[in-house]
Amino acid sequence: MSEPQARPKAQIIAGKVIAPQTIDKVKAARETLEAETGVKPGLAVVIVGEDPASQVYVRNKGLKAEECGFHSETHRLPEATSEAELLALITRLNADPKIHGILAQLPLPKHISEKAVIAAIDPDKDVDGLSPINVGRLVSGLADEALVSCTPAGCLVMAKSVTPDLSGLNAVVVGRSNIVGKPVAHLLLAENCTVTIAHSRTRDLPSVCRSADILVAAVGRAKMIKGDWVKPGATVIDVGINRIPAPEKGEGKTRLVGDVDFDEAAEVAGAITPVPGGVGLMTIAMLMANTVIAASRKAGRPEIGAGILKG
Ligand SMILES: NC(=O)C1=CN([C@@H]2O[C@H](COP(=O)(O)OP(=O)(O)OC[C@H]3O[C@@H](n4cnc5c(N)ncnc54)[C@H](OP(=O)(O)O)[C@@H]3O)[C@@H](O)[C@H]2O)C=CC1
Ligand SMILES: Nc1nc(=O)c2c([nH]1)NC[C@@H]1CN(c3ccc(C(=O)N[C@@H](CCC(=O)O)C(=O)O)cc3)C=[N+]21
Ligand SMILES: [Mg+2]
Repeated sequence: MSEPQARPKAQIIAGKVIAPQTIDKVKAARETLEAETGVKPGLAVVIVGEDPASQVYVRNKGLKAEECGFHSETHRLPEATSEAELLALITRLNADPKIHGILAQLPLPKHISEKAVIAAIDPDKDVDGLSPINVGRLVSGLADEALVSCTPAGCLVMAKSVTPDLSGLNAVVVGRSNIVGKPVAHLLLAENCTVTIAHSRTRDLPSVCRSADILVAAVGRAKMIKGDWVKPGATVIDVGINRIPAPEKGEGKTRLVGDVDFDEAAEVAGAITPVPGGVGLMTIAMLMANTVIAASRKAGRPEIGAGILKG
């Protein structure tokens, strides 16, 4: 017999369990929308270049869209694509009535301005929630019109699965990117958390993290957040996706880890998301949700999509 595994104290917030619940609601909303309006949600994912991680994510998004019964298009463009060519594709997709959601996979090649591409996407098709209009809607509380960035929205679903009422809790977000850190901080603020945004210039990050009832890590540094940075009983949401060498799996092999030292943090936290199997799975589910939401609004039946995010 093998040694009994020490079981972590924290509850594991499993993307494998929560994401399918969202996907089931997406499928039901898609059926209602199609039955009542004849509209089939359509998602277009655009990828430029050959980055292998991006290729995997984009393939997964396309497969999930098909599983949800959407019209799904993946536009794979060569690395040498010019900004003007990419903008022309976005303009076509903006005008295409089959398409309700457009996602330009980031990062884009250096010679293309991400800001220009994101700003070119019709805000009502911007299922990534990154366009200036959607960021403005998020910040000013226009939830009924906004499309909210998928990873942050997924983080909130995961945190609320443990603590449905986040009101008054101290939330610390480590990272201030436009795609994760800033929008997740705004979502937490909208839930009445007291929010701190930490970043590379933050002094004494461990003690800032220790003040958090809800700790969101979106840094991009493998296992940076240690067990003794975590307040006992806190909810830890680990957004990081970092590939590190895994010689134990064989020469040249790698594995995924988060920004949190999971083994340490799981001894202290009340609840924690794993990597893989955590926020990443929720991100894809929220992308599908945003696509039905966008299609429902376009069809004049916003309540069909809105139901996905309510209980
Ligand atoms: N699971 C999912 O669905 C997704 C996962 N990710 C993953 O999440 C992670 C973050 O992504 P993203 O937000 O795009 O990353 P960015 O690189 O855009 O931002 C990283 C942030 O972390 C901060 N930071 C860097 N080093 C430190 C440090 N030593 N101490 C404190 N803060 C630091 C930076 O601060 P400063 O601003 O001062 O430079 C910056 O604000 C990555 O691992 C990425 O792969 C991203 C998107 C989706
Ligand atoms: N415009 C844009 N929107 C994004 O939302 C976006 C992006 N660009 N660029 C890259 C990041 C990263 N991202 C992930 C999505 C899913 C997983 C995911 O499914 N992860 C699984 C499996 C990971 C694996 O095995 O490789 C897991 O964590 O279990 C991870 C990361 C979305 N991003
Ligand atoms: Mg980035």
